[in-house]
Amino acid sequence: MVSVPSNPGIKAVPVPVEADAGVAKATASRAAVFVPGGPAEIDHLNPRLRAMLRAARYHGVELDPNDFKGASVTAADLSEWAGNAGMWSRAVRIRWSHLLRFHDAGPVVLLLSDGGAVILAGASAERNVVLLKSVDAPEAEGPVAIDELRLSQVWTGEAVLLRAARSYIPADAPFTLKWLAELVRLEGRPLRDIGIASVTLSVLTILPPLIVMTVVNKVLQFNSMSTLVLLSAIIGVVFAYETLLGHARRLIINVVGARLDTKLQLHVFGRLLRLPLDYFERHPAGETMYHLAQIYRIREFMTGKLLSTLLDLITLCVLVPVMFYVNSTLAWIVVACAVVIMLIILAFLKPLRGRYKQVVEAETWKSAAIGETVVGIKTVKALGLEPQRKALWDDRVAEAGKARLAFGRLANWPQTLVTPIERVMVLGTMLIGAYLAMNDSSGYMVGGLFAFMMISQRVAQPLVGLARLVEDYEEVGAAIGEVASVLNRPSETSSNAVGLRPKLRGRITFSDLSFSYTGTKTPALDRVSFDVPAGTMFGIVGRSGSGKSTIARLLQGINRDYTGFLKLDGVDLKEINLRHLRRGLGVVLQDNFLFRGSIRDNIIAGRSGLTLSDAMRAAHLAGAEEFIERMPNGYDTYIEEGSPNLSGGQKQRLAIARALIHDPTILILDEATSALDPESEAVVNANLMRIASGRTMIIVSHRLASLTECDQILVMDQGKVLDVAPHATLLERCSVYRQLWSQQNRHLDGRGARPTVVPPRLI
Ligand SMILES: Nc1ncnc2c1ncn2[C@@H]1O[C@H](COP(=O)(O)OP(=O)(O)OP(=O)(O)O)[C@@H](O)[C@H]1O
Repeated sequence: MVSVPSNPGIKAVPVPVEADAGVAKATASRAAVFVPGGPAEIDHLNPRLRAMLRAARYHGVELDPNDFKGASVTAADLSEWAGNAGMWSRAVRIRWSHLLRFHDAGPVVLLLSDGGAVILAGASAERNVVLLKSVDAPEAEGPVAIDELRLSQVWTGEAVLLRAARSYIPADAPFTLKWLAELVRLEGRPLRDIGIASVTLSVLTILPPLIVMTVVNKVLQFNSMSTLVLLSAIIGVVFAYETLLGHARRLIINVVGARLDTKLQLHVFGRLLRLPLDYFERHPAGETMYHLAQIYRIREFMTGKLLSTLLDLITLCVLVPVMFYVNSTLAWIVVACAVVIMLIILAFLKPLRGRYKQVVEAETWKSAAIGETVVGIKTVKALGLEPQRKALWDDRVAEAGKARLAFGRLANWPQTLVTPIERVMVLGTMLIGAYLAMNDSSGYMVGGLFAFMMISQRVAQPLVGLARLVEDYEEVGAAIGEVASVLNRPSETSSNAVGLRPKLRGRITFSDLSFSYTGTKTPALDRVSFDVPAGTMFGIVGRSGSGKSTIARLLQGINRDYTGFLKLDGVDLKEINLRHLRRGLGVVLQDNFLFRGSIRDNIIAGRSGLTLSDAMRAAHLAGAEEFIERMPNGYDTYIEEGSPNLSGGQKQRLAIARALIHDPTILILDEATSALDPESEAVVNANLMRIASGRTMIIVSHRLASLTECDQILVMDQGKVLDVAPHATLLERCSVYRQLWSQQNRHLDGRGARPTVVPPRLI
């Protein structure tokens, strides 16, 4: 499509950051660059970023301005940005004469000396003009022809070339054998080298048998010393060459194997992360991990068996005709044996496939059992459930053992039947050859027999390997199926790649929203409507199962298949880019997972551009700094997975700091303080007003005391809205709320809580 990169004379040049001081000034603050954009917001972006966005869009790639990492907006930074999004891109410094060659090359971004940019949409060498489009021009507007003199007054000479990468593998394409074949095809050049080496090696392998044939037939029969010396020299050279070529071939196979492996692993993990939360809630971690671990079978097959058998096929193509040339009778015997082996293997394929399916099923259950036990080990220990878990494990191991045994028994049969035929292939042809030689009057048959023996050994292995490939493919087919059962589910990506990126201010509107979880009949939310003004504190209460957490889930875009409307600042949430949405949110749950690493790393959580002082600010806001500073290594204190060295309250405060560090517009606390001891809860509650300043807070809690400061409190019951009002009003007019309040504050008799005669209901 685009011939830009092959344009001769264009040299990629490193563009120093300092070289772009003017641009740096124009975009002195990164904040100015980082205005996330819906159509309106995009207009506020730096013009160079805007030019890149338009050029990338031409190639079908949507760049995310938030992913731009450059300190200033240089050509190198822009190129890196596009490169990170999977595009091919180069920062180049080019001359006018080269610009004229971009007549049909797709858009090129030219950097202007005032810090702006313009898009080169084409060129006309005859008229000596380039066709430029302003980044602000509407899509429909045509480009403007500019000559060299006018361009030189504004252009820095730098350009960013970009196109969709040739080796780009669609991230959302189904994980199938075809997809894998495409992955292998992208390694075209090393594969071609391996092919050439293999053909050469195969040709070389013909020489030793032919030389042996000559030695026996000519040298031994006629005592020709000079022929022997010549043949020895040829053999010496051939061996040396063969050794070197073999070394190179193995090296290239290794490199291709490692590259394929890396690509597979990166792709699989990327897809796993894009799966919706729903998937993880419905499938045990052990099952997912077992399925994904099967990727090693696919990798081994692709870089081992498949590759080497294909290469052997090349050898076969060269050696089989030679074998027929040396002795056609014996050659037919070898081919017939290979066909019988293939037939035996094919006959067993179907029953083996069935047994293998049972193995996979049993192994999946086994994995799920161990995964569940490890994840729930605290509960197992606390309730003394070890014997039960062990019994379950015993069952699963026995099932898997039984399935494997049945599979092994059946797989033993083709093996047993094939082995004697393999022997016939080598030894049988030798015996028949010897018989033929004895009856051969010319005397040339002896040398031919030696040669045939050498060749047939090289042919037998690949022939059997080829037959076995069908069998191996069955296993790999099953492995692909297992990996695909995880990866080929609808991912969140489609909503990630597209969508609006409005600047979030924090107004939330639910209107007539109903939602049911898959497989359930009663709606979790039933025609829910409420409005949360930006920058306010909004509490949600209700009995267990009334739909409080579902509201929080919908806000995070975890489930999007609801009816009615959920709007953020007037924009339908379904229209908003998912990654952008989640960047604007901070979420703290009742039980938060802290990763292995230092406290600082946990608070920053790998977000780029954040430093220790940001972590300290967030920790201060979350009321975590006092205990962090008391720790022996402060912010460098190491936390193990699951954070056993922290108390529940400390963990929770760290989780709040982690949610606060990127200064989210909306902070959701979903029962975040419910499991805390009163002292920790008091610390967090005391900070709540500070935390809330400048953002919308959604606090889901069953402890009403922590919601009294809220501007509005939503009372939910069986998925329906009962009431929305401030605490005092609800006490007056909402009986359910009053009940909950008095139930929780019975002990404060005389301090605002009136004991009630209505029996308390659990929340
Ligand atoms: N992942 C899910 N799959 C199916 N049903 C679910 C799922 N999560 C929640 N539900 C159901 O949806 C309804 C609302 O659940 P939700 O978790 O929103 O209630 P809640 O008010 O937050 O309860 P709690 O206070 O106990 O956390 C419940 O009936 C629950 O059984």
